[in-house]
Amino acid sequence: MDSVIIAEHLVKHYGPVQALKDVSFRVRAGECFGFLGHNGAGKSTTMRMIYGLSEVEGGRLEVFGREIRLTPPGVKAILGVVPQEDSLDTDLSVLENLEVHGILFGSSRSQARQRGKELLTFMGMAEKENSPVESLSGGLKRRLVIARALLHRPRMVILDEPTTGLDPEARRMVWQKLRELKAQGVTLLLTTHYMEEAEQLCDRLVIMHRGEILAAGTSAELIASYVLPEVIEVRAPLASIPPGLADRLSAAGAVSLTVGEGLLIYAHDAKKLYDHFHDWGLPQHVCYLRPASLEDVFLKLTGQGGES
Ligand SMILES: Nc1ncnc2c1ncn2[C@@H]1O[C@H](COP(=O)(O)OP(=O)(O)OP(=O)(O)O)[C@@H](O)[C@H]1O
Repeated sequence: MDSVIIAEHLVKHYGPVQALKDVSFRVRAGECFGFLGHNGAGKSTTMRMIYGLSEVEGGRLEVFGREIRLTPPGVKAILGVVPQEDSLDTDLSVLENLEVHGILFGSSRSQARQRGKELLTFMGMAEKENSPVESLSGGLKRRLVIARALLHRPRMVILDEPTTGLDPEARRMVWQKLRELKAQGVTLLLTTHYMEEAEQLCDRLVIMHRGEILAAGTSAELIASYVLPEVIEVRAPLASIPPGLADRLSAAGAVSLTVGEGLLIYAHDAKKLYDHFHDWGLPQHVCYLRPASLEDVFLKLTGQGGES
């Protein structure tokens, strides 16, 4: 399959801070490709390089067949960008925001108005066209910014944390629209620190941490490669866990991680281990056997839980 982005050994410093250390990945046409990582992982820096706000300091970056150091205008025209900050014009109405942006991209006022109306309908907010931007909820503002990024019919849309700060319902609405866009053949590139968002939307993803890519693949591939299929979650204060448990777990070849108010236990035969818990003094009602998730992979690789 065609790669629309080829990144090889990207490096970036901000003064003494190394924001990217040898970052390589490829994005295929028509897929949703995700960058999952905590704050400061280097996700936005990578996005900004792709859309031309940050110069490629070291390595090689090819976007739609053009090798670039600073994204040229020809490439920018086929990218739609949804930045982290909404940057909407609060003096204008919803439709006027789209009109002004469309005109900046070279459309006439009537073309921009018509395309703006089409996109408001697509985003499920046609009835808001005359509303002042300030009156919109966070979720509607996000949908307007996505509509704005689509005005010039880009082949790829880059979304930097598209649902951060939205409530679960607004987040699901944005996800639905992103799925519809992908179904239309638009390539999506997104950054997120929400595990569920990455699992729900991304065909393939990379886990970034402190400027490095720690793992890449589909969610299922990452789970199969990095963690065992089943996990035991113990939801109980550490003080209430029987003192001999750690030794018993390690004798059984299990690995346990302390997470908040509890433990995560990874073992080859988790079910068998779980059946022993009662005899070992751990009440079964605080123990849950569940399939491994992307969160477990993230935790194992970064040593820190993400948000779900
Ligand atoms: N303009 C800048 N000047 C100085 N340091 C920067 C700048 N932009 C990013 N950094 C640093 O580079 C590193 C990577 O930041 P980046 O914003 O790419 O991470 P991120 O994964 O997108 O995080 P976030 O989720 O907070 O946006 C961080 O240590 C950050 O503090």
